[in-house]
Amino acid sequence: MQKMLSYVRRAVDHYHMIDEGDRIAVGVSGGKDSLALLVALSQLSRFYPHHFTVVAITLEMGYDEMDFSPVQTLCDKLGVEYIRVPTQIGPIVFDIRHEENPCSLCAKLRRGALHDAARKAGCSKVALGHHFDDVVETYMLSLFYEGRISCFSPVTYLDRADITLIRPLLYVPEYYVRSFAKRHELPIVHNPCPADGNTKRQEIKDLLKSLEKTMPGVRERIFGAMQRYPLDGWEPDKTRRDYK
Ligand SMILES: Nc1ncnc2c1ncn2[C@@H]1O[C@H](COP(=O)(O)OP(=O)(O)OP(=O)(O)O)[C@@H](O)[C@H]1O
Repeated sequence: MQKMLSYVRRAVDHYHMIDEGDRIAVGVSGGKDSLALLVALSQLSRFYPHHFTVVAITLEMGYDEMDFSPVQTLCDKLGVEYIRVPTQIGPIVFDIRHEENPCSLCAKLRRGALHDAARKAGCSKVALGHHFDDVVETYMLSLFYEGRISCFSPVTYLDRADITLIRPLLYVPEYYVRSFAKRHELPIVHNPCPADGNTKRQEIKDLLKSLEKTMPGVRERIFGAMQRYPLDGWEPDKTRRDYK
């Protein structure tokens, strides 16, 4: 737990993610990343100098087989309020709209619904479970497939929704999230989504894995370049003691 908290605390400090009195909605999909984020933020709230509250929000996607009751049990254990919002996003995307690009419509609908639910719950911030590997892969995806140097930011203020998105796991490598989820027996909810997943992302994942064999540390250097360049929103607060 200490290592996870130190990764998260560094990211939170470097990018000023949390202010005194914040009420933060953690978007919990039931996957390993957002469950790990939920546990880490709720633990951090016990000793972080700025007082903040965590609320967990799950958008139920309209699949009956997804059982979130073990997540409710986890929230009870953590002392975190848990809000489940029933939606029909899954059936809308696959059965009604027959989308050519279902993942992009699904992500858009989820974003809108999550921001609405957070506002309704009195939260002005939404925490998402993007980790270190998501960052590097997203950066490479836009470079290789769109010819752009870009990535989502650690902190994004959305003025139309009046919500600030934060990504406290951005220093946590995926292998560590996986082992954390296993060690803490996080109640991962199987997602029956029929989409094949993002094949381009998988290609980039495979490419980075093979580059890592001949160029150890390549992911860290790519991530470091985003901070040193810096990409819009990626310059960390270098006055923090633990900045390296
Ligand atoms: N159904 C949902 N309800 C609430 N939050 C969600 C939902 N789906 C996604 N999110 C939030 O958006 C983030 C990014 O979504 P994405 O689908 O890329 O997740 P992921 O990388 O598979 O992560 P996870 O392992 O948490 O599912 C998630 O980490 C989570 O914080």
